[in-house]
Amino acid sequence: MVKKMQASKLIKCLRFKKVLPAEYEDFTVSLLTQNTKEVIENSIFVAVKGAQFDGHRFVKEAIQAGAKMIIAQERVAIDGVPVVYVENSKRAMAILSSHFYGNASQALRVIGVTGTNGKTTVTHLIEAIFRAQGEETGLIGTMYRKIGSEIFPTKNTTPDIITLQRALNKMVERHVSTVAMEVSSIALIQGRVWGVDFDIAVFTNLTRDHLDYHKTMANYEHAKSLLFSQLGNCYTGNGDDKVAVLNIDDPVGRQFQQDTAAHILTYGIEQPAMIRATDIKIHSQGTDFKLHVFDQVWPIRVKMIGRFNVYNILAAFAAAYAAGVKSERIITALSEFSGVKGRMQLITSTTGVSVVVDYSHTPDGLFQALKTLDEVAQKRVLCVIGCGGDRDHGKRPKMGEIAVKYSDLAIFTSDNPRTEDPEKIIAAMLTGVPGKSEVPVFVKRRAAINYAIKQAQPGDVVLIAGKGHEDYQIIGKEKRHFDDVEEATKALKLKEQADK
Ligand SMILES: CC(=O)N[C@H]1[C@@H](OP(=O)(O)OP(=O)(O)OC[C@H]2O[C@@H](n3ccc(=O)[nH]c3=O)[C@H](O)[C@@H]2O)O[C@H](CO)[C@@H](O)[C@@H]1O[C@H](C)C(=O)N[C@@H](C)C(=O)N[C@H](CCC(=O)O)C(=O)O
Ligand SMILES: Nc1ncnc2c1ncn2[C@@H]1O[C@H](COP(=O)(O)OP(=O)(O)OP(=O)(O)O)[C@@H](O)[C@H]1O
Ligand SMILES: N[C@H](CCC[C@H](N)C(=O)O)C(=O)O
Ligand SMILES: [Mg+2]
Repeated sequence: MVKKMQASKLIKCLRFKKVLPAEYEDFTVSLLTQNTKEVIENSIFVAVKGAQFDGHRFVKEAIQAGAKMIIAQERVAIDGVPVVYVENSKRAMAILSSHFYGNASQALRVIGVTGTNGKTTVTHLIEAIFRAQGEETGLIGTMYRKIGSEIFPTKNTTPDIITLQRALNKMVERHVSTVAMEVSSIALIQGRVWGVDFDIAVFTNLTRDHLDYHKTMANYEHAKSLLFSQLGNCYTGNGDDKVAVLNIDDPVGRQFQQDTAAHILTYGIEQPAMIRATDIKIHSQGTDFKLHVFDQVWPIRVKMIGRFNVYNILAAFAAAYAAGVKSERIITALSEFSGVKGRMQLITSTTGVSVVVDYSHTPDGLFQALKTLDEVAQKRVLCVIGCGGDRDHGKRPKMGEIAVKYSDLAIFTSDNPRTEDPEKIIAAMLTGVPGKSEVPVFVKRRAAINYAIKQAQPGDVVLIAGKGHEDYQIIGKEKRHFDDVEEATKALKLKEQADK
């Protein structure tokens, strides 16, 4: 619950500010928002400079809608409503919303997960472990926000500061004790998690993505490092100090050991990590391996396939271990976990052809998915792949190359073209492919899926990559219903009928 608070009392948390006019009529704050569309009577509107719009230009609109106070970092020409001038309105928003929503993160065990790939998977694994301990859990990530089993839609993987603080506040209200949260590099650099008191921070891996935004891998790595450098810097000695969980097979994970003052729990397969997997055996129904936790060893069988998923399991194990859950209990929960929607999701059929829908939309994700399927497929691996528009252009030739190199037949198509010309995106993918004229191309994703499934023979696996759980396709500015699982199921049914 949000406590009723007087505006004058709330803004006390901002240390360096100038309020103009200094004298104003106080009021009980009904809402704190950065979006004019949300403003109600007695709101405080925070003017934020965004990539597309400048909130300072919407101040008059906010006042008309009922805002009684404005927080701004630049001069705004208005009368009658006090303006609180600050150095940076996003930072002010983080400080204000943390106070307004009761510093909710301090009452929760917040586990943040960052890295290029595996965040959604690891957060779901962590959620499953804590639920199995009988705890009420919260989850914040790409697919949705969740409180217990209740699902809320989301726009971003890591929400904006106010949405996030509101969500954490609601979680406290609903008696959540542990929150598993994806923390994107873009959110870290934009300060969306300022004020969130993480208890455990997990690093999965760093490979190419989002260079449209970060421009260089060094900037991208720096953004990720913030989760670890911002992790608490004092030691209570009560067994609840902050912990950084790091994949030390990745050189970036090794680097992050220098960036944090927190306790460190390492995991990996190749390096002598504290939590380690050996003797990995991948089969069509799952993966077996030996789990080493310091000097103890357990054989473990999970239902998820792939060496990359062993990393995800190790990351989730380490996070729960850091929180004090007993190893045996974590292992039981992990063994029962059946996977995340749209991540290596298997669709079988009586034709002998299997389809796997996977959210691999980065070069490394695609490589991992194809390598895994190559190990379990009885015969060929076919791959339907496209690349997203208005996203990192440099991924395109690399993903084209990987698709052709590591599958028996790659079919190029569209992902979410957004405002770009889908044919140009495919042409960019083809520049990474030697002998590109041999690659079948279908601009329409449905046609590509149908073609792949028609071409497939018993024993073959068709990987439909890139869109995973998404139930839409964004073409131009329009979001149309499109679901890879639905499309594959229909195409498999047609194949079954044709076989009769
Ligand atoms: C490029 C980018 O990151 N944009 C994010 C950013 O928006 P922005 O800076 O463009 O904001 P803006 O639209 O210019 O608006 C500026 C201000 O004016 C206000 N405004 C605007 C219009 C109006 O009529 N009234 C009004 O008050 C807005 O509320 C805002 O406060 O801040 C918004 C609020 O935090 C985000 O929702 C938005 O994410 C957009 C939708 C997006 O697509 N972001 C992607 C790139 C992203 O963040 N991805 C990551 C990683 C995904 C992953 O790897 O899983 C993520 O965490 O989602
Ligand atoms: N540990 C991993 N290493 C490499 N690839 C992975 C790993 N885990 C998952 N993947 C691949 O990346 C895809 C996306 O996985 P997941 O959704 O868990 O990652 P994410 O980090 O949340 O991605 P996003 O940034 O898009 O939200 C999977 O479908 C799989 O192909
Ligand atoms: N979080 C990622 C998801 C990409 C998914 C893919 N289907 C695409 O649209 O490019 C992004 O927004 O860049
Ligand atoms: Mg995700």
